[in-house]
Amino acid sequence: ENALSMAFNPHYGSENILGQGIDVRGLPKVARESLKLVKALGQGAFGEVYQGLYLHCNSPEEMPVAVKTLPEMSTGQAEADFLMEAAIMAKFSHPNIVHLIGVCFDRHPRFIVLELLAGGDLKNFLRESRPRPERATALTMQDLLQSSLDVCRGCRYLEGSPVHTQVLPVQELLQSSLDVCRGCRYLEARRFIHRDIAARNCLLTSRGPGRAVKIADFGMARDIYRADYYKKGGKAMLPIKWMPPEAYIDGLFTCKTDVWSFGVLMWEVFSLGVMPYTGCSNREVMEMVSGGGRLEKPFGCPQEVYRLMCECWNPSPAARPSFTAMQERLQRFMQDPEILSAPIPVVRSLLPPADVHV
Ligand SMILES: C[C@@H](Oc1cc(-c2cccc(S(C)(=O)=O)c2)cnc1N)c1cc(F)ccc1N1NC=CN1
Repeated sequence: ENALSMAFNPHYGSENILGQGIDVRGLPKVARESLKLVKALGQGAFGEVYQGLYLHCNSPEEMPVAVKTLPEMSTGQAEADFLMEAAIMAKFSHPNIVHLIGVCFDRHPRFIVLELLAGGDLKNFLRESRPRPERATALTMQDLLQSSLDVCRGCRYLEGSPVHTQVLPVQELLQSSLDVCRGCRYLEARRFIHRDIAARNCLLTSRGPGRAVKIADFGMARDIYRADYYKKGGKAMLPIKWMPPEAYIDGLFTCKTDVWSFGVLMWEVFSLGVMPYTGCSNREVMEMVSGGGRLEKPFGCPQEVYRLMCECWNPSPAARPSFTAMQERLQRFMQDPEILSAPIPVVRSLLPPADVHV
């Protein structure tokens, strides 16, 4: 990123400064007339999300895409949020992070065009893949480990990617090479914190065996940058069940915040999409977790896998494993016959959600 193009933004909190004055000109453009909206996929944070087709100028066939729309009557704030989310996604390039194809901001309604991940979101996939009495689950322990590994790889990339630089005002940087060296001292590459790693924010390329999982929603990181999640109603809007105590008590967010959330995502995966702390309110979860309470081992989850989740929930952030370390352990689990052969149990209380028509 051309550091000079990013003005320092003396924004509250330091982890997610992307530098104000995000240069929209830098975002890839999609010609509106080459987009066709096919069907609604559901309600996003702003407006409807559609499945669509994008006829790219230099390719014969149409590309399936997901299109996030911003309603015409949106406030300037919503517009800025929408833009910021696109700017965040545009910075990343990784097989386990959703790809931003481009934006249509020439007029209303505004569009963000993303690659279409035809398997839908991870939470629904897990719930709909639960074993039925007449059909053992199509999922194997390897599938659950692979899904966890995919998200872990995406998180490791985010953890390692410097997404913001603090820059000195231009005149200082241009003053002299010496000053530039001094300025460089301020070019501090920090790490990107997602803040909302959860199965609902991950999508699958397909439902079949070759599926891959990608992190596909950056709404929380965007809100923190815009600092409007406070305005949006504090704790009520926060994913408390995925957050460590130091985050919801002290507002302390580091990469180890995402490690805690990743542990909860693994719990979601190995419990096949159960809501964590079922039946508990956010307030009860905060009290229980701060007091040392933790999610129990999902039925049928191998002990070693549960141990890894628990390490993510260490009360001391520094003691939690890094995504690099977790990737290596998950890869080893995938080579362990003992773990791979563990069956995915049919848990009667876990039968597919009633709304899934057989
Ligand atoms: C913005 C939206 O992005 C997408 C949704 C689906 C997608 C979502 C659901 C179902 C299908 S499908 C199986 O009908 O193709 C595809 C596929 N690809 C996307 N890039 C999204 C990203 C997430 F990280 C989580 C949920 C959603 N949404 N938004 C509205 C519904 N889900």
